[in-house]
Order: sequence, then structure tokens, then C-alpha cells
Amino acid sequence: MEPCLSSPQIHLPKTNDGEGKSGEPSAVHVKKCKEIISTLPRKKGWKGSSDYLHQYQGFWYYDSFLEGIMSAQDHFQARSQDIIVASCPKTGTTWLKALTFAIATRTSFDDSTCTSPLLTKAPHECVPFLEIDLANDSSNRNMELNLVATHIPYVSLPHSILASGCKIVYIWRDPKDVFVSMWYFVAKQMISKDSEPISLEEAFELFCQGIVNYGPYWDHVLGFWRARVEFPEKIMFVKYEEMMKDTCFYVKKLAEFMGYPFTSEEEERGMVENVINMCKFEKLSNLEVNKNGMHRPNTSLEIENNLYFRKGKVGDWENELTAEMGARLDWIVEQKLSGSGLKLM
Ligand SMILES: Nc1ncnc2c1ncn2[C@@H]1O[C@H](COP(=O)(O)OS(=O)(=O)O)[C@@H](OP(=O)(O)O)[C@H]1O
Repeated sequence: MEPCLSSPQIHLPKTNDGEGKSGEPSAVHVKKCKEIISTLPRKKGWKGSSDYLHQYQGFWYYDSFLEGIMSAQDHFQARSQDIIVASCPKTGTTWLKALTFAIATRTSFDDSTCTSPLLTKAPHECVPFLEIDLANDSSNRNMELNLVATHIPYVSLPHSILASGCKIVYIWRDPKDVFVSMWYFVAKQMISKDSEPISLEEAFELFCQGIVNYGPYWDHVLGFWRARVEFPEKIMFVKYEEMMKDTCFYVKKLAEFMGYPFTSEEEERGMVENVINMCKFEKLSNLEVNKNGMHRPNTSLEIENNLYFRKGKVGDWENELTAEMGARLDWIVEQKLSGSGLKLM
């Protein structure tokens, strides 16, 4: 029998209020979420004076994400063959989505990689986000694809994920690079809306207090790490920096874990390298869809695909943070991880 991952407390009651049209949340659900959110602790966010993050089950969120999480907790039906691509934002999600998608679909595009959907669709379109794209209606999933991504912390995952015993791949990254990546991501969005971006120093203070969308970062990592210690066969951990250093090793390991191991014939034909090259930062970021395309156009979550590609480098924080800031964040995270068996470096 498949082991059931340990189940955290989910506090939202199950609803039976039906769906809105085409995956929209029902009015009853939205009302219920808003009522719950209005009772939650809140702190000023990263996007100006009237911007707030709310704390739910120990983590901070913008309301639109939180409504999606609550909805996903109520509605999402995982299947045992699903593979969940999990991460905190800015840790390498886009890269991991591309790699897992390329691995899982490689036989369909075997002889000519020029037919891969990754050439014409953004990685975020290829692998949907559970709490955004599938939150209200998981029936609009592409059932042939067993990949679903999420930033939801382990403690708040929909119960069906834990009950189904499906596999989870988790990526994490040096928190200093995560912070810098997040700051640029938020600042660029604000500038594009003619708003004054939050200063790097102000954002850094918030990040160090754990106040960031889906934060505290260290608690996010620790939640999945503890689950991995308990269920090593169900959860795979990948570190961005390590995968950068030896992508070939990790792509093979990922494929094996996902249940799509490369055959020796495929290896001889260079399939591992094909997958790696297809998902390289330089390749993806130069595609028309990722340079000029828009994700979720004409919705409140519309975003330019190019914002998901900045530098794709290890250690870029050194160009943005002082050595003192770097040491402070390292110290905070090392304290939080101490005793867990997980090491920053
Ligand atoms: N293919 C590929 N290879 C390596 N690195 C990549 C790739 N695609 C995106 N990136 C870099 O990942 C950072 C964005 O993180 P996420 O993808 O987790 O962002 S998000 O959570 O999906 O919004 C962000 O990092 P920074 O460059 O440091 O900001 C992206 O540039």
C-alpha cells in the first residue's frame, strides 16, 4: 500500500456550494474566504502603503494567493500518479517546471525537439499552478500531464495530495539570491504600474522577519525537509546551486525519481543533453514567448513572461547586498535550520 504522507491540520471546512463559471470561484466561496481573511493577522507588504500580507497557518500571503490556497484546500483532487513541483517563489520554479515537463513529455517530441511545447509556451503555462490555475476547478487539468506546481507550504497542502501519496519534487536556493530575485520581481512590477518600488533595504528587513509572500522562507523549506526525512521515497530535494553545478546528474536523478528514467539508448542518443539544453536559461529566456508573451492575459494575475527570467546566476546577491546583509541573512537561516540536518552551504 502507498504510504500516506503525514497530514497537517487543515482548518477550512469542506464546502458544497458549487463552482462559478469556467473555474471561477463561487460567490459563496469568495465570501467565506474574505470573512476568514478579515480575521487573520496582517502586516504591511512589499507593494506600497495600502498593501498587506495576511498570515494563514503560519505563512504570509497576498489575498489573491490565499483565496486560491483556501480554494485548492477545498477542491483539489490529487491522483496517486501526480508529481507535485513544489517550491517557495524565486527558488528556481520556472527551471524545474521546464525540466520536469521536458522529462515527462520527451517521448512525444523524441526525434525532433523543435516540436516541444516549451518552445512556444512559457514553462508556467506548461505546468499549471495548483493554487492559481487549478484552485477552483481541477477538472480543467490536462489529464494526460501528471505535473502540477505549487508554492503552498507543506503544512497547508490540500489533503488529497497527502492522502494520495503522490511524489513531490522540491527546489530550494540560497536565501540571499532568493531575496534579491524577489525584490527585483516586485520592483519591476511596481515600476511597470508607475508605482514607487519598495527600497531594497526595507524589503530586506521584511524578508529577515519572514514577511514575504509564502514566507518565512526558512519555514517553507523546513516543512518540506521534515516531510522528506519522514518519506524519502516520496519527496526529492534539489538545490538550485547544486543543479547548476551538475545539471546532467540531477536531470537523470529527477527522471528516475519521477518514474521516467532515461534508457541507455536514450543516453547514447543525447536525450539528457537535449532536455538540459532545452531548459537552459539562455535558451528559454530568448524565446519569443518568454521575451514578449504574457501569462494569464486579461486577468488580475496577468504578468509578463520575461519577469520570470532575470539573470539565472548563482551568487548574484553579491552585486546587490552588503557583506553584512549577507552574513545577517545567513545567520538567521542557519539558526532556523540548525538541528534539521539541512545545510545552507
Ligand atoms: N531556465 C532557468 N535556469 C536557471 N535559472 C532560471 C531559469 N529560468 C528562470 N530562472 C531564474 O529563477 C529565478 C526565478 O525563480 P522562480 O522561477 O522560482 O520564480 S517564480 O516563483 O516562478 O515566480 C530568477 O532568478 P534571478 O535571475 O536570480 O532573479 C530567474 O532568472
